[in-house]
Amino acid sequence: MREAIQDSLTAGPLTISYGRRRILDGVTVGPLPPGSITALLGANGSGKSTLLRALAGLKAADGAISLGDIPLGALAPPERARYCAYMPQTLPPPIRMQTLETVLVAMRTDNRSRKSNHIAQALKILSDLGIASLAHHYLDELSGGQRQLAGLAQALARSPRVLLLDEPLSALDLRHQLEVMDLLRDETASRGMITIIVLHDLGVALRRSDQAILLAEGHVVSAGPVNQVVTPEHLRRAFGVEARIEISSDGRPMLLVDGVA
Ligand SMILES: Nc1ncnc2c1ncn2[C@@H]1O[C@H](COP(=O)(O)OP(=O)(O)OP(=O)(O)O)[C@@H](O)[C@H]1O
Repeated sequence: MREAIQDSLTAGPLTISYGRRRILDGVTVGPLPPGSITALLGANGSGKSTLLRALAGLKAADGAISLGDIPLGALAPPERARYCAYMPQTLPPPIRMQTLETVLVAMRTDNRSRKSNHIAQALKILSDLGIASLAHHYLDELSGGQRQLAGLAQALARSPRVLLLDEPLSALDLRHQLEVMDLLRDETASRGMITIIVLHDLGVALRRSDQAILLAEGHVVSAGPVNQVVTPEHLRRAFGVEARIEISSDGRPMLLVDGVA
């Protein structure tokens, strides 16, 4: 446990602006321990993507960002990319490159094993995501959801310690959403990753993440274990909706939204 805390991700207080406009003000993150999934929640424009990009080193932030005793915020982008993999909200561009090739390119950043091992590992990731049959298809021939899965494969292929995903389920059908969340749970636990996912589906967040950070207007409304963050009072403040948490017949929490507050 001591090791887990030492290797945790912590950030803040962070202040992040676009030009003169302050987007996030005094936001703190963590400590988020290895092996945990954190849902980053909030209404449109609340600052989720901005915070995720800052953690990835793609947006300047005032304030410290550390992984254990590694000062991530002070690392140059190529070095930081060894620790953090980031998948943006936009789908991977439909380039004329085979899916397997794009995963191999993603792997090369820090993988020292032999090329045949690379290929086996890349195929395993594609297979885990249910898209092994697309290995030799070109990205510009894939559907939107298939491209999103390919993007996820590229992020996992980097073997990051911190996995930052911006709405990774947005183009996926119901079954793929569940499969991807289950896979992320397994991979996060087995690799000891720190996974942060921007999610709009609060029900998925409630059932599949360990912790949550709820943002509103550039501030943290609540952060901690997901069942203490996703509460009627917090949802009223952050989203302006009336909601209830009920326990479903399988004994797990279920979110019901009754309407606008
Ligand atoms: N490149 C930019 N330049 C200026 N302002 C920006 C830029 N990107 C985002 N913003 C502003 O920052 C605020 C937060 O945006 P952000 O994309 O972080 O929100 P979000 O919570 O991810 O929203 P959504 O759920 O709609 O994706 C918004 O008011 C947005 O207009």
